Amino acid sequence: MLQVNDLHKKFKTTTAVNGVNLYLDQGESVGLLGPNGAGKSTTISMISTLLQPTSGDIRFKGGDVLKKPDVIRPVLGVVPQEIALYEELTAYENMHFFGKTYGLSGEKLKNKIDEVLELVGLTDRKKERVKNYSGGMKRRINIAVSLMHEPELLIMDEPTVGIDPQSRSHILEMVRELNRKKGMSILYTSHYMEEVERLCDRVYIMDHGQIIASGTKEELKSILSSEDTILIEVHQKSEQFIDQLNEHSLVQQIAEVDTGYKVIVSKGADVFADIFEIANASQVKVKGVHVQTPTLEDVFLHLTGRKLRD
Ligand SMILES: Nc1ncnc2c1ncn2[C@@H]1O[C@H](COP(=O)(O)OP(=O)(O)OP(=O)(O)O)[C@@H](O)[C@H]1O
Repeated sequence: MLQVNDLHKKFKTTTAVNGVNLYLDQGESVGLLGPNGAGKSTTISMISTLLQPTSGDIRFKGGDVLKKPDVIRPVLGVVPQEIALYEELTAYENMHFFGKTYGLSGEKLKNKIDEVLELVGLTDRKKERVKNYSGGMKRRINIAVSLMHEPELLIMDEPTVGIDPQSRSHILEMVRELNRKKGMSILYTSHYMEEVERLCDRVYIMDHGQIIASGTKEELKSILSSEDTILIEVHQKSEQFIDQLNEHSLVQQIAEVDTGYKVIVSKGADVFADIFEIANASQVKVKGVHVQTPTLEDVFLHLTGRKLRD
């Protein structure tokens, strides 16, 4: 359905996208995962025909998107990171306005508004002005607007950033339903690995303008098949503890997490006794040590030595 080949975008001194290749088949839900500044928004702006690439090729169903943007525009829905709504209008009025710009009118427009409002769970709040909505509700209406013309491909740019957990969960559920029940193809960018794990069949991991890994979640996690991830929970953190752990020959990566540290070690490495010994020496009280199933976050840590949200 979508094929992106060797895509580049240079802004004066910054190379935001540096040779991206990716594809998306009909009906797939694909994640584009990477930290802030990785180049995700720039990539999807080019796919959405909002930004001209420096070089590269984008095909949609075989058609040349860069030469003929209309091969993708009518069937594309884009949910931008920034809310793009009229604050003074009600949700219903916003949807009416955007529906009209998509060429809908009369009964068809009314029915579509009702259907989409139901989908985003805001039917009973449709008469309120958007300026009185919570951040999460605004985002839901922002998504609703992008669904008015029944797009075949929906591109979402970090749709859950900065919203309350309930709205977030609602949005994730909705995206899943659009994909699984309605067969909509979805390209979902996020720096929350747990969202991508939950929603996407396949994942591209992006960093510094490049795709550094791609595959199904299982394939990506198998990158770590020769490693274990250990969570060390501590009462208080200590630089000395990290420094000494870092020097341990079997420790490959360390990242700080809320409750302590995440450490990647060679598979089956017997480091437990050493962890407690180093903790003792650095006067760190250990609450617990757990071996964990690897997550996509761990894959990212392994590949880059950094956490996704650094
Ligand atoms: N219009 C622009 N002019 C100059 N530099 C830009 C422009 N847009 C993006 N960049 C730079 O390109 C790089 C990639 O940015 P981009 O927004 O694509 O990343 P991202 O992965 O989407 O991150 P975020 O989650 O923060 O949006 C960054 O270094 C950014 O500062």
